[in-house]
Amino acid sequence: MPTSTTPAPTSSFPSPETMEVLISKDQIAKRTREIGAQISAEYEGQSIVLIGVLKGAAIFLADLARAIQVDNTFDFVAVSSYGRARVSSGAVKLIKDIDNPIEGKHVILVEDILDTGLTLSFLRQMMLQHKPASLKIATCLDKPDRRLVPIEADYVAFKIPNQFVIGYGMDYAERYRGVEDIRLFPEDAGH
Ligand SMILES: O=P(O)(O)OC[C@H]1O[C@H](OP(=O)(O)OP(=O)(O)O)[C@H](O)[C@@H]1O
Ligand code: HPA
Ligand SMILES: [Mg+2]
Repeated sequence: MPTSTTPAPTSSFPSPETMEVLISKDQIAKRTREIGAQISAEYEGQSIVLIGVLKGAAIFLADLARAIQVDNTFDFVAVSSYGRARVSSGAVKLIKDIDNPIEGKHVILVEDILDTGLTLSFLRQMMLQHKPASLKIATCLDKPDRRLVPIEADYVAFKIPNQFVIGYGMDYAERYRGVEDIRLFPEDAGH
C-alpha cells in the first residue's frame, strides 16, 4: 500500500510555524478569562445571549462562553461581504439570521476581529431592530487603524496594529482557522 504524505505547503500558503506569533494561546486564554469575569460581574443574576458571527468568531465564542459564569445561550449569524475596503458600508448582507428571538434579552455580539467596522456596524443595526434589552460587542481583536465606520467594542481582548493575522478562528483564504496562536501572515505570501 502506498504511504500517504501530507503535501508540502505551497509558497502561497506557508506553514503556520514559520509565521511570527503576535499573541500566544496563553495570552489569549488569560485575557478571555479576564473578559469572562468582567462580563460575569456586569451581568450578575441575568441571562445573556451570545451571538457569534460565523465563521471567524466560533473559537472565541466557545472559549468566552466557558469563561462566563452567568446563564448564557448561543446563537449565530453569518454575513457575506463584498470587497469591504473598496465599497460603501451598505455592502454587507445577512446570509444566516438568528434562530431564536432576542426581544427583551441581553445580547452580546461576539467577533474574532473588528477591522473596518463594516460587519459589526451592519450587524449592530440589524440586531437593534429585534429590540434586545441591551446590546454589547465583544471582540478578540481590534484593529482601530483600519476603521472605515465609527464603531467600538465594549469588550476587547487585544488591540493590534494594521497587520493581517491568522489563527484562533481567523483565516487566510479559509486556511489557518485552527492555529492556536494568533500569528502574522507574511505580507509577501498569498499572491
Ligand atoms: O470589520 P470588518 O472589516 O468588517 O472585518 C471583520 C470581519 O471580517 C472577518 O470575517 P469574514 O467576512 O472574512 O468571514 P469569516 O468570519 O468567515 O472569516 C472577521 O471574522 C470579521 O467578521
Ligand atoms: O487580519 C485579519 N485576518 C483575518 N481576517 C480578517 N478580517 C479582517 N481582518 C482580518
Ligand atoms: Mg467574520
